[in-house]
Amino acid sequence: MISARGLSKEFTVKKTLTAAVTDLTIDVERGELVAFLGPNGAGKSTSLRMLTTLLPPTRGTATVAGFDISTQSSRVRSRIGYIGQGNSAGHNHRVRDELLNQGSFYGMPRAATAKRADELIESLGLVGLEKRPVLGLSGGQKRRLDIALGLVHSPELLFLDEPSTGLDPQSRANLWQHILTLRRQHGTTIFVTTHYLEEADQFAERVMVMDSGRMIADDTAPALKSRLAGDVLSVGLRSPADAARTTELVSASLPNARFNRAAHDERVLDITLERGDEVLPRLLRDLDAAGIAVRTAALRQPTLDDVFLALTGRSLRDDSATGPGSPDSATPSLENTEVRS
Ligand SMILES: Nc1ncnc2c1ncn2[C@@H]1O[C@H](COP(=O)(O)OP(=O)(O)OP(=O)(O)O)[C@@H](O)[C@H]1O
Repeated sequence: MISARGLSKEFTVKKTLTAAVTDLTIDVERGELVAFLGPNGAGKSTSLRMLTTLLPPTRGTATVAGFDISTQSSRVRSRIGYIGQGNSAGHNHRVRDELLNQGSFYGMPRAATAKRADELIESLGLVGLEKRPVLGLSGGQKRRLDIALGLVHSPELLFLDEPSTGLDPQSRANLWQHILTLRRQHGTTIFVTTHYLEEADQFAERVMVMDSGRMIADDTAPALKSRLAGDVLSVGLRSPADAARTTELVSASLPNARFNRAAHDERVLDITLERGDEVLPRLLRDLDAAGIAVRTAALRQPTLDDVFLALTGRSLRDDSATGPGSPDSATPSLENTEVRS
Protein backbone atom coordinates (compact mmCIF):
# COMPACT_ATOMS: atom_id res chain seq x y z
CA MET A 1 0.00 0.00 0.00
CA ILE A 2 2.90 2.32 0.77
CA SER A 3 6.35 1.97 -0.64
CA ALA A 4 8.73 4.86 -0.02
CA ARG A 5 12.36 5.01 -1.02
CA GLY A 6 14.69 7.67 0.34
CA LEU A 7 11.90 10.18 0.80
CA SER A 8 13.37 13.43 2.11
CA LYS A 9 12.11 16.93 2.77
CA GLU A 10 14.09 20.03 3.52
CA PHE A 11 12.69 23.43 4.40
CA THR A 12 14.55 26.68 4.19
CA VAL A 13 13.29 29.38 6.50
CA LYS A 14 15.22 32.64 6.61
CA LYS A 15 18.23 30.98 4.97
CA THR A 16 18.29 28.24 7.60
CA LEU A 17 17.90 24.74 6.24
CA THR A 18 15.86 22.21 8.22
CA ALA A 19 16.06 18.56 7.21
CA ALA A 20 12.53 17.67 8.32
CA VAL A 21 12.63 14.11 6.90
CA THR A 22 15.72 12.26 5.73
CA ASP A 23 15.73 9.07 3.67
CA LEU A 24 12.39 7.64 4.69
CA THR A 25 12.27 4.10 3.30
CA ILE A 26 9.23 2.04 4.28
CA ASP A 27 6.85 -0.61 3.00
CA VAL A 28 3.35 -1.01 4.38
CA GLU A 29 1.18 -3.95 3.35
CA ARG A 30 -2.53 -3.84 2.64
CA GLY A 31 -4.60 -4.05 5.84
CA GLU A 32 -1.80 -3.14 8.25
CA LEU A 33 -2.37 -0.78 11.16
CA VAL A 34 0.84 1.18 11.59
CA ALA A 35 1.53 3.65 14.40
CA PHE A 36 4.03 6.36 13.64
CA LEU A 37 5.69 7.69 16.79
CA GLY A 38 8.19 10.39 17.55
CA PRO A 39 8.69 13.53 19.62
CA ASN A 40 7.56 16.98 18.50
CA GLY A 41 9.33 18.00 15.33
CA ALA A 42 10.49 14.45 14.51
CA GLY A 43 9.10 14.69 10.99
CA LYS A 44 5.92 12.64 11.30
CA SER A 45 3.50 15.18 9.84
CA THR A 46 5.92 16.09 7.08
CA SER A 47 6.19 12.40 6.15
CA LEU A 48 2.42 12.09 6.11
CA ARG A 49 2.07 15.23 4.02
CA MET A 50 4.50 13.88 1.45
CA LEU A 51 2.83 10.47 1.32
CA THR A 52 -0.57 12.11 0.89
CA THR A 53 0.79 14.32 -1.94
CA LEU A 54 0.22 17.54 0.01
CA LEU A 55 3.91 18.35 0.02
CA PRO A 56 6.41 17.58 -2.75
CA PRO A 57 9.48 15.71 -1.52
CA THR A 58 12.91 17.31 -1.93
CA ARG A 59 14.31 13.88 -2.85
CA GLY A 60 13.17 10.30 -3.08
CA THR A 61 10.14 8.48 -4.44
CA ALA A 62 7.05 6.76 -3.14
CA THR A 63 4.06 4.89 -4.42
CA VAL A 64 0.90 5.04 -2.36
CA ALA A 65 -2.09 2.80 -3.14
CA GLY A 66 -0.20 1.78 -6.27
CA PHE A 67 0.48 5.24 -7.70
CA ASP A 68 3.43 7.58 -7.71
CA ILE A 69 3.01 10.50 -5.29
CA SER A 70 4.83 12.93 -7.59
CA THR A 71 3.52 12.05 -11.04
CA GLN A 72 0.11 10.54 -10.24
CA SER A 73 -0.98 12.62 -7.27
CA SER A 74 -4.67 12.84 -8.19
CA ARG A 75 -4.89 9.05 -8.46
CA VAL A 76 -3.25 8.72 -5.07
CA ARG A 77 -5.64 11.27 -3.57
CA SER A 78 -8.74 9.53 -4.89
CA ARG A 79 -7.67 6.31 -3.15
CA ILE A 80 -6.63 7.60 0.23
CA GLY A 81 -8.22 9.43 3.13
CA TYR A 82 -6.22 11.99 5.08
CA ILE A 83 -7.29 13.34 8.41
CA GLY A 84 -4.86 16.04 9.46
CA GLN A 85 -4.50 17.71 12.81
CA GLY A 86 -7.60 19.71 13.70
CA ASN A 87 -9.46 19.20 10.43
CA SER A 88 -13.03 20.21 11.08
CA ALA A 89 -13.03 23.89 11.85
CA GLY A 90 -16.04 24.98 13.84
CA HIS A 91 -18.68 26.08 11.36
CA ASN A 92 -22.38 26.13 10.82
CA HIS A 93 -22.74 23.29 8.32
CA ARG A 94 -24.66 20.33 9.57
CA VAL A 95 -23.03 16.95 10.11
CA ARG A 96 -24.82 15.06 7.34
CA ASP A 97 -24.48 17.97 4.88
CA GLU A 98 -20.75 18.02 5.52
CA LEU A 99 -20.57 14.38 4.52
CA LEU A 100 -22.68 14.98 1.41
CA ASN A 101 -20.48 17.92 0.40
CA GLN A 102 -17.40 15.80 0.82
CA GLY A 103 -18.90 13.13 -1.45
CA SER A 104 -19.63 15.65 -4.20
CA PHE A 105 -16.10 17.01 -3.80
CA TYR A 106 -14.90 13.52 -4.76
CA GLY A 107 -17.37 13.45 -7.66
CA MET A 108 -19.53 10.71 -6.15
CA PRO A 109 -23.14 10.37 -7.34
CA ARG A 110 -25.59 11.92 -4.84
CA ALA A 111 -27.46 8.71 -4.03
CA ALA A 112 -24.23 6.80 -3.37
CA THR A 113 -22.97 9.63 -1.18
CA ALA A 114 -26.18 9.68 0.85
CA LYS A 115 -25.96 5.91 1.40
CA ARG A 116 -22.33 6.16 2.41
CA ALA A 117 -23.01 9.14 4.69
CA ASP A 118 -25.66 7.19 6.56
CA GLU A 119 -23.39 4.15 6.91
CA LEU A 120 -20.62 6.33 8.33
CA ILE A 121 -22.98 8.16 10.67
CA GLU A 122 -23.99 4.75 11.98
CA SER A 123 -20.53 3.21 12.23
CA LEU A 124 -18.88 6.27 13.77
CA GLY A 125 -21.51 6.75 16.45
CA LEU A 126 -22.95 9.97 15.04
CA VAL A 127 -26.58 8.85 14.96
CA GLY A 128 -28.83 11.61 16.36
CA LEU A 129 -26.29 14.28 15.42
CA GLU A 130 -27.02 14.37 11.68
CA LYS A 131 -28.61 17.82 11.79
CA ARG A 132 -26.34 19.29 14.44
CA PRO A 133 -24.07 22.12 13.22
CA VAL A 134 -20.40 21.11 13.43
CA LEU A 135 -19.90 23.99 15.87
CA GLY A 136 -22.11 22.24 18.37
CA LEU A 137 -20.20 18.94 18.47
CA SER A 138 -17.94 17.87 21.31
CA GLY A 139 -14.22 17.32 20.65
CA GLY A 140 -14.65 13.55 20.35
CA GLN A 141 -17.68 13.89 18.06
CA LYS A 142 -15.77 16.32 15.84
CA ARG A 143 -12.86 13.91 15.54
CA ARG A 144 -15.26 11.12 14.60
CA LEU A 145 -16.82 13.40 11.99
CA ASP A 146 -13.31 14.11 10.66
CA ILE A 147 -12.77 10.40 10.26
CA ALA A 148 -16.15 9.98 8.57
CA LEU A 149 -15.21 12.80 6.16
CA GLY A 150 -11.95 11.05 5.37
CA LEU A 151 -13.84 7.84 4.63
CA VAL A 152 -16.69 9.10 2.44
CA HIS A 153 -15.04 7.96 -0.78
CA SER A 154 -14.21 4.51 0.70
CA PRO A 155 -10.42 4.89 0.63
CA GLU A 156 -8.25 1.80 0.78
CA LEU A 157 -5.78 3.63 2.95
CA LEU A 158 -6.41 6.08 5.74
CA PHE A 159 -3.80 8.50 7.12
CA LEU A 160 -4.61 9.90 10.54
CA ASP A 161 -2.44 12.62 12.03
CA GLU A 162 -2.81 12.54 15.81
CA PRO A 163 -6.51 11.72 15.78
CA SER A 164 -6.88 11.55 19.54
CA THR A 165 -4.85 14.56 20.65
CA GLY A 166 -6.82 16.81 22.96
CA LEU A 167 -9.50 14.25 23.72
CA ASP A 168 -10.28 12.98 27.19
CA PRO A 169 -9.35 9.32 27.90
CA GLN A 170 -12.89 8.07 27.40
CA SER A 171 -13.30 9.80 24.02
CA ARG A 172 -9.88 8.50 22.99
CA ALA A 173 -10.84 4.94 23.84
CA ASN A 174 -14.12 5.38 22.02
CA LEU A 175 -12.40 6.82 18.93
CA TRP A 176 -10.01 3.89 18.82
CA GLN A 177 -12.88 1.43 19.04
CA HIS A 178 -14.35 3.08 15.95
CA ILE A 179 -11.02 2.97 14.11
CA LEU A 180 -10.60 -0.72 14.93
CA THR A 181 -14.16 -1.53 13.88
CA LEU A 182 -13.69 0.23 10.54
CA ARG A 183 -10.59 -1.72 9.94
CA ARG A 184 -12.24 -5.00 10.81
CA GLN A 185 -15.25 -4.30 8.62
CA HIS A 186 -13.49 -2.85 5.58
CA GLY A 187 -9.89 -4.04 5.81
CA THR A 188 -8.75 -0.41 5.51
CA THR A 189 -5.00 0.09 5.84
CA ILE A 190 -4.39 2.62 8.60
CA PHE A 191 -1.34 4.76 9.11
CA VAL A 192 -1.63 6.84 12.26
CA THR A 193 0.64 9.25 14.09
CA THR A 194 0.13 9.58 17.81
CA HIS A 195 1.75 11.05 20.88
CA TYR A 196 0.08 8.47 23.08
CA LEU A 197 2.48 5.57 23.39
CA GLU A 198 -0.07 3.38 25.13
CA GLU A 199 -2.36 3.66 22.10
CA ALA A 200 0.37 2.54 19.75
CA ASP A 201 1.29 -0.29 22.07
CA GLN A 202 -2.26 -1.48 22.48
CA PHE A 203 -3.72 -1.07 19.01
CA ALA A 204 -1.04 -1.03 16.35
CA GLU A 205 0.46 -4.23 15.06
CA ARG A 206 3.44 -2.34 13.80
CA VAL A 207 5.26 0.63 15.28
CA MET A 208 7.56 2.99 13.45
CA VAL A 209 9.64 5.40 15.49
CA MET A 210 11.00 8.59 14.05
CA ASP A 211 13.52 10.95 15.59
CA SER A 212 15.17 14.05 14.09
CA GLY A 213 13.74 13.27 10.67
CA ARG A 214 14.98 9.68 10.53
CA MET A 215 13.24 6.38 11.04
CA ILE A 216 15.01 4.71 13.95
CA ALA A 217 12.83 1.63 14.53
CA ASP A 218 10.20 -0.35 12.67
CA ASP A 219 8.76 -3.54 14.17
CA THR A 220 5.95 -4.89 16.32
CA ALA A 221 5.73 -3.36 19.79
CA PRO A 222 6.57 -6.66 21.58
CA ALA A 223 9.59 -7.25 19.31
CA LEU A 224 10.89 -3.71 19.88
CA LYS A 225 10.44 -4.05 23.61
CA SER A 226 12.16 -7.39 23.92
CA ARG A 227 15.00 -6.43 21.59
CA LEU A 228 15.67 -2.89 22.75
CA ALA A 229 14.42 -2.48 26.28
CA GLY A 230 14.82 -4.59 29.39
CA ASP A 231 12.73 -4.66 32.57
CA VAL A 232 12.60 -1.38 34.41
CA LEU A 233 13.30 -1.35 38.10
CA SER A 234 12.15 1.89 39.65
CA VAL A 235 13.83 2.58 42.99
CA GLY A 236 12.73 5.46 45.24
CA LEU A 237 15.57 6.76 47.44
CA ARG A 238 15.93 9.36 50.19
CA SER A 239 17.93 11.92 48.21
CA PRO A 240 19.40 12.61 44.76
CA ALA A 241 22.82 11.83 46.34
CA ASP A 242 21.59 8.35 47.27
CA ALA A 243 20.34 7.95 43.70
CA ALA A 244 23.86 8.77 42.46
CA ARG A 245 25.44 6.27 44.91
CA THR A 246 22.95 3.62 43.80
CA THR A 247 23.90 4.25 40.17
CA GLU A 248 27.58 3.70 41.03
CA LEU A 249 26.92 0.60 43.08
CA VAL A 250 24.61 -1.07 40.58
CA SER A 251 26.72 -0.24 37.53
CA ALA A 252 29.70 -1.95 39.19
CA SER A 253 27.83 -5.27 39.40
CA LEU A 254 25.60 -4.86 36.31
CA PRO A 255 27.65 -3.14 33.61
CA ASN A 256 24.83 -3.41 31.04
CA ALA A 257 22.24 -1.69 33.20
CA ARG A 258 21.03 1.73 32.05
CA PHE A 259 20.04 4.52 34.44
CA ASN A 260 17.55 7.34 34.17
CA ARG A 261 16.38 9.78 36.84
CA ALA A 262 12.61 10.27 36.81
CA ALA A 263 11.78 13.72 35.44
CA HIS A 264 9.25 14.34 38.20
CA ASP A 265 11.51 13.34 41.11
CA GLU A 266 15.34 13.29 41.20
CA ARG A 267 15.20 10.72 44.02
CA VAL A 268 13.59 8.11 41.80
CA LEU A 269 15.99 6.07 39.73
CA ASP A 270 14.84 3.92 36.82
CA ILE A 271 17.25 1.07 36.18
CA THR A 272 16.81 -0.80 32.91
CA LEU A 273 18.16 -4.32 33.15
CA GLU A 274 17.57 -7.90 32.15
CA ARG A 275 15.79 -10.43 34.41
CA GLY A 276 14.66 -7.73 36.83
CA ASP A 277 12.71 -10.20 38.97
CA GLU A 278 15.88 -12.12 39.77
CA VAL A 279 18.00 -9.02 40.30
CA LEU A 280 15.61 -7.14 42.60
CA PRO A 281 16.11 -9.14 45.86
CA ARG A 282 19.89 -9.11 45.49
CA LEU A 283 19.95 -5.42 44.70
CA LEU A 284 17.88 -4.58 47.78
CA ARG A 285 20.30 -6.58 49.96
CA ASP A 286 23.32 -4.81 48.41
CA LEU A 287 21.80 -1.37 48.93
CA ASP A 288 20.94 -2.23 52.51
CA ALA A 289 24.50 -3.41 53.15
CA ALA A 290 25.79 -0.11 51.70
CA GLY A 291 23.57 1.85 54.08
CA ILE A 292 21.30 3.20 51.32
CA ALA A 293 17.67 3.28 52.42
CA VAL A 294 15.17 2.29 49.74
CA ARG A 295 11.79 4.02 50.11
CA THR A 296 10.02 2.23 47.25
CA ALA A 297 10.86 -0.39 44.66
CA ALA A 298 8.76 -1.41 41.69
CA LEU A 299 9.45 -3.62 38.73
CA ARG A 300 7.65 -3.09 35.46
CA GLN A 301 7.66 -4.49 31.96
CA PRO A 302 9.18 -2.21 29.34
CA THR A 303 7.03 0.32 27.51
CA LEU A 304 7.50 1.93 24.11
CA ASP A 305 8.95 4.91 25.95
CA ASP A 306 11.67 2.61 27.29
CA VAL A 307 12.29 1.55 23.69
CA PHE A 308 12.71 5.18 22.68
CA LEU A 309 14.99 5.81 25.66
CA ALA A 310 17.13 2.83 24.67
CA LEU A 311 17.33 4.10 21.08
CA THR A 312 18.03 7.76 21.76
CA GLY A 313 18.97 8.18 25.42
CA ARG A 314 15.93 10.47 25.81
CA SER A 315 12.41 9.92 26.97
CA LEU A 316 9.77 10.34 24.31
CA ARG A 317 7.28 11.19 27.02
CA ASP A 318 9.37 14.14 28.22
CA ASP A 319 9.94 15.40 24.67
CA SER A 320 6.28 15.10 23.86
CA ALA A 321 5.08 16.50 27.13
CA THR A 322 4.43 19.91 25.62
CA GLY A 323 2.16 18.35 23.01
CA PRO A 324 1.20 19.78 19.67
CA GLY A 325 -0.31 23.18 19.69
CA SER A 326 1.51 24.23 22.84
CA PRO A 327 3.73 27.29 22.75
CA ASP A 328 6.80 25.05 22.85
CA SER A 329 5.76 23.00 19.87
CA ALA A 330 7.63 24.25 16.81
CA THR A 331 5.38 22.96 14.05
CA PRO A 332 2.06 24.71 14.56
CA SER A 333 3.71 28.13 14.74
CA LEU A 334 5.29 27.40 11.37
CA GLU A 335 2.07 26.22 9.83
CA ASN A 336 1.45 29.57 8.15
CA THR A 337 5.06 30.45 7.56
CA GLU A 338 5.96 30.78 3.95
CA VAL A 339 8.74 28.39 3.13
CA ARG A 340 10.83 27.44 0.17
CA SER A 341 11.33 23.74 -0.25
N1 LIG B 1 6.10 24.39 6.70
C1 LIG B 1 7.27 24.28 7.34
N2 LIG B 1 8.24 25.20 7.18
C2 LIG B 1 9.43 25.07 7.80
N3 LIG B 1 9.77 24.07 8.64
C3 LIG B 1 8.83 23.14 8.84
C4 LIG B 1 7.54 23.18 8.22
N4 LIG B 1 6.83 22.09 8.60
C5 LIG B 1 7.64 21.41 9.45
N5 LIG B 1 8.83 22.03 9.59
C6 LIG B 1 9.96 21.58 10.43
O1 LIG B 1 10.24 20.24 10.08
C7 LIG B 1 10.52 19.47 11.24
C8 LIG B 1 9.55 18.31 11.31
O2 LIG B 1 8.24 18.82 11.58
P1 LIG B 1 6.96 17.89 11.61
O3 LIG B 1 5.75 18.77 11.76
O4 LIG B 1 6.97 16.97 10.47
O5 LIG B 1 7.19 17.06 12.95
P2 LIG B 1 6.18 16.15 13.75
O6 LIG B 1 6.93 14.95 14.12
O7 LIG B 1 4.93 15.96 12.99
O8 LIG B 1 5.89 17.07 15.02
P3 LIG B 1 4.55 17.17 15.91
O9 LIG B 1 4.48 15.92 16.69
O10 LIG B 1 4.84 18.37 16.79
O11 LIG B 1 3.38 17.38 14.99
C9 LIG B 1 10.44 20.44 12.41
O12 LIG B 1 11.72 20.90 12.70
C10 LIG B 1 9.56 21.54 11.90
O13 LIG B 1 9.85 22.74 12.56
